[in-house]
Amino acid sequence: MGLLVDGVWRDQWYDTAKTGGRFERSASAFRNWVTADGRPGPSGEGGFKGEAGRYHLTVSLACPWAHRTLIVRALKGLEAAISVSVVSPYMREEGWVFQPEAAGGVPGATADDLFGVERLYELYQRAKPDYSGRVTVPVLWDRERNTIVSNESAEIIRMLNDAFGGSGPDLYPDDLRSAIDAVNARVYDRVNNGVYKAGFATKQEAYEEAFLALFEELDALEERLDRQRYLCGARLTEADLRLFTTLVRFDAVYVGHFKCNRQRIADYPNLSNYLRDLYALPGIAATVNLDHIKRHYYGSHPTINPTGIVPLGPELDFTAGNDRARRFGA
Ligand SMILES: N[C@@H](CCC(=O)N[C@@H](CS)C(=O)NCC(=O)O)C(=O)O
Repeated sequence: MGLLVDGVWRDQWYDTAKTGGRFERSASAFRNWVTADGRPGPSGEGGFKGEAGRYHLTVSLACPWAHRTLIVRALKGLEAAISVSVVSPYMREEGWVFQPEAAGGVPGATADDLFGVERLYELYQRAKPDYSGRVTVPVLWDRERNTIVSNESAEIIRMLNDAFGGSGPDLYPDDLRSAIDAVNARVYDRVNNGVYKAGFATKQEAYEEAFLALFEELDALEERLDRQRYLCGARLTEADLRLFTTLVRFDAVYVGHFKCNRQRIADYPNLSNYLRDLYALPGIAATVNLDHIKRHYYGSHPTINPTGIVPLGPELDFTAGNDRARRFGA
């Protein structure tokens, strides 16, 4: 784990000393937008038109942020339009690296399809030789301009929803935008990032603060999902997919590795049924790789799990059926 400083890789763990033991996620650096006609989006520059075959996603199957982009790509039927490379689940001294199965890597990991580089930071160096900052997944790359369009998953999923003429549901419809934004803000801070704040805390107080907010929010979500099928009503939206990627990892890694152990998702009737409902959406199950997920967390954070031992359990069956359509209608 590390970062680039003026284009040079430095192996360095998160520094929580300056923030009272609290983990603070840095803002993503590449913020251009692919749009249907190539006009600029809400930030960055224009010139990135949505075209099949032009863009490439680099993801980790372990990463909940990258996972969002794979899900939206699948739901919008964009598999043929946007290619994908998958990094090794282990993120260690060199950060994310490419190690396909044929080269001794974990099944499901691929080579870099763009240039055959071995480390993700090499893509960042190609995009910006003097880049300083974290080297994160997902990365949306433009083959035409040879650069990173965006490394912010919340924005990449909006691009995939809007700019490529994909099929499938509109995941950010006009009439639900304020409801979606409100849910996203709470879920991001207290759940998606909340588990990281609990897990990466280096002071008891910081951990407890994150833990309490996380379970307060999960309790509220449990109640909300007692009244409606999806977070913003009867329609599936991006808010659901953003929550899904944390829920699907929760019992396998966040309960143990990140000490989010007041209860499991399996102990919440509505959240667990909802999780299985989303898992059953066409194309979603294929984006979930618990092997990469467990290897990544347990095998990449030596300050939390110095032995790197990956637990064998728990047994999870996301295909066990759910009551959501029966209760709320299809
Ligand atoms: N805000 C970013 C966050 C992405 C992110 O932090 N990804 C993690 C993997 S789960 C990563 O690559 N971390 C490497 C690092 O922080 O050095 C997004 O949503 O795209």
